Amino acid sequence: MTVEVRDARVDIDGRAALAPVSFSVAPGRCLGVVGDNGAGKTTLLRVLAGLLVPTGGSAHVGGRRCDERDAAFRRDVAALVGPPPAARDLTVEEHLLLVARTWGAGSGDAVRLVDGLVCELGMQQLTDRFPHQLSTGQVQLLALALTLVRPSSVLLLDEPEHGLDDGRVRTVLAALRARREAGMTVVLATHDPRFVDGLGAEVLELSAA
Ligand SMILES: Nc1ncnc2c1ncn2[C@@H]1O[C@H](COP(=O)(O)OP(=O)(O)OP(=O)(O)O)[C@@H](O)[C@H]1O
Repeated sequence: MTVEVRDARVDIDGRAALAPVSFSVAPGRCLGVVGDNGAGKTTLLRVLAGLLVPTGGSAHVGGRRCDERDAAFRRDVAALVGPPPAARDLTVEEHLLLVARTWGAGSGDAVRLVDGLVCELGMQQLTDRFPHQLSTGQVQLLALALTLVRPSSVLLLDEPEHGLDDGRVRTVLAALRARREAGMTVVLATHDPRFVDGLGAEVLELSAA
């Protein structure tokens, strides 16, 4: 599914949070959004996730305007932008099963899907823990797993590297590469060149306006 942005810009309180930007990302391709703190990376991802309406220009996924209120848009786009939703009294495994079931997997399929993802991300030791029992990097793994456990055609990831050690970065990169090679469209904002190089991403460099 193609991500298409034309002259999108965001002004907040009269100041440019995102200077006008245009690009297109085809299925199976990855775009790495880079730039200094405050350059507008998160703002751009919030526009793509349909959480923020651009002040000018447009953003579409598969020809559909980015709008999180649109159920069809939500079905296509899995976004990790901001803190992951977490319920105090659900374990890591219960979170993942809940999301898998919510997006239509039957109970047996959901268990298989979650088991597979837990192995892929090396989270076997975390399944019985509650959110408050996780370290920063472990919370990030949960956030990534919650994004990957549901079906989607487009992945939006804001700083996927947050809190991850070198080994985990390699593990997550392999998981994302597999999805890109399977035809998913990936847009990520990152300060870590390994995510750009490791995914063969085209680069979009933003500068603070
Ligand atoms: N809710 C808001 N109110 C006012 N200004 C905002 C708001 N959100 C973002 N901004 C401003 O918009 C600009 C872009 O912020 P953004 O979070 O997109 O940057 P970023 O490139 O993601 O930075 P970082 O690398 O630090 O995560 C910054 O100048 C920021 O101060």
